[in-house]
Order: sequence, then structure tokens, then C-alpha cells
Amino acid sequence: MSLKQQTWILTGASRGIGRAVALELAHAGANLVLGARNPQALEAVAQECRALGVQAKSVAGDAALDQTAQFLVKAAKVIGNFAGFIHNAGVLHPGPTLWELSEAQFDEVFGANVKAAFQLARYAYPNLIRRGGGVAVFVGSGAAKRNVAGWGAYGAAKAAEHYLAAQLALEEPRITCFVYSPGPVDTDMQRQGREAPGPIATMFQGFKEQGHLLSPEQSARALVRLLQTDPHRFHGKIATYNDA
Ligand SMILES: NC(=O)C1=CN([C@@H]2O[C@H](COP(=O)(O)OP(=O)(O)OC[C@H]3O[C@@H](n4cnc5c(N)ncnc54)[C@H](O)[C@@H]3O)[C@@H](O)[C@H]2O)C=CC1
Ligand SMILES: O=C(O)c1cccc(O)c1O
Repeated sequence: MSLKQQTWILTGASRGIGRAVALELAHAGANLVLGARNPQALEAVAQECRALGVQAKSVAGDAALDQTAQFLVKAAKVIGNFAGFIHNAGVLHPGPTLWELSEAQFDEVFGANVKAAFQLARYAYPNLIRRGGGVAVFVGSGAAKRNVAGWGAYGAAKAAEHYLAAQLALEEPRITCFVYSPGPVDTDMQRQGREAPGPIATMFQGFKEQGHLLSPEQSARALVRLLQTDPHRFHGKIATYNDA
């Protein structure tokens, strides 16, 4: 499927995998509504996208909030031809054991990875359904299925995010919905892992030293290729970097 002239919402677009996906979508001719917390960094990415000849609007805000999702969807409707969303925003907070994590950190992890997924679905689904369909992608993680000391809230949140994606796929067959597991990607999130307190830092340092990390561009290209080549085959499933 050609993404040209389609409008896509993408969260977590200010850096890392999200920034790379934004640029890759822009290269494919898609118009964009970009979300993230940092307005300056986000607008800089929107500008890079516009330089590639597409429309790109930045909507800064906490994706866990009702209002942010509402603004993102409104902006997509204004551009027109709203085709789908990619919920990529996420927070890890690596290091502390689950019982050491502060309540604020726990809320931040569940807010970005889980609540934000719900908020986007709440506002985007009715619009996409009215248009006859669309695509919903949730950037998930192997962490959903693997306990590692020092990322407890994150793994639980990713498991919940995967569940929500499967739930949406079950409840609304008209909207193609799947999880994209991006592989280990060299971003700020990985750097936070290497700098984390406790033994988890050793694992993250190993990824980097052993050359296991993909570039954000590699992972982004894979996702956009999946969107261009029959994404419905992943409905209700987990697509990985290797599937492209
Ligand atoms: N980097 C990796 O190795 C892996 C990353 N992932 C997932 O990929 C996604 C992107 O990760 P990275 O690019 O590595 O992370 P990153 O930390 O470099 O970027 C995260 C992005 O999410 C945004 N964000 C975080 N919380 C937000 C909130 N509450 N509201 C709005 N925006 C928010 C940030 O502003 C930023 O744009 C995340 O969902 C992450 O869990 C999954 C597996 C591996
Ligand atoms: O699997 C991983 O190693 C990993 C690392 C950082 C973030 C993630 O989501 C991961 O799945």
C-alpha cells in the first residue's frame, strides 16, 4: 500500500526510533502529526519532515493525557485522509528493582506505554471506523515476555500494551492492529540502560560492545516497509524487525 498523501499520527517522534520513523514516513510521502513531550525537539523533527515535501504538524504534550490524544486526532482530521497511528512513545526507567521504583516513575512508565495507547485508541478509532478502516501500530518489546532485574515496571507495561493491541484487533477487525517489536536500537533509551544503577547496566553495555544494536533508521525502515506491504497479515500479532 502506498502511504502517499495519507496522514499518520506518530507519538514519541522527537528522537530515537520515533524521529527515524517520522523521516521514513515523510520519505514515503505521508503527512504527519507528530507527538512527544519536548516541543522544541519535536518541532525540529516536524521541520525536517516538511523539508521532504510533506505536511507535518507537531503536537507536544504528555501522551497519557486525554487532551493530547484529542489534539493529535484533531490535527490529523484537519490535514485529512487520516490513515492510522503509530504509538511509539515509551519510558523505561531502568535500574531500580520494582519495590525501589518511585510511584512517580511507575506512573510515568505506565502512562507513556499503556495509558497513552488507550487514549489514542479512544480518539482515533471512532474516526478511523467512520472512514471505513485504518491501521494502528503499537511499538512493543521483547520485554513484555521476559523478566529482567531492573526493568519490572517497563516489562509489565509492555505486556499490557501488547495485550491492548491484541484486544483492539479482536474487537475491531476493520482496523488493522499489530505490535511492532523494533529490536535493540541505539537510542537514548539504550543509553539510559547503560548508565542505569545496578546489574542491568552490564546487559545494556554488552548490547553496545557486542554490536547488537540496530540504528534507528534500520528499525524505522523495517516498520515502514511492513506498512507498505500488506500490514493486515500482522493483525492481532507481533511483527518484528526481522519480518521486514
Ligand atoms: N531502543 C530499544 O532498544 C527499544 C525500544 N523499544 C520501544 O521503542 C519505542 C521508542 O523507544 P526509543 O526511541 O528507544 O526511546 P527514546 O527514549 O529515545 O524516545 C522516546 C520518545 O518517547 C517520548 N515520550 C516518552 N514519554 C512520553 C509521554 N508521556 N508523552 C509523550 N511522549 C513521550 C519521548 O519524548 C521520546 O520522543 C518505545 O516504546 C520503546 O519502549 C522497544 C524495544 C527496544
Ligand atoms: O530486549 C531488550 O534487550 C530491550 C532493551 C531495551 C528496551 C527494550 O524494550 C528491550 O526489549
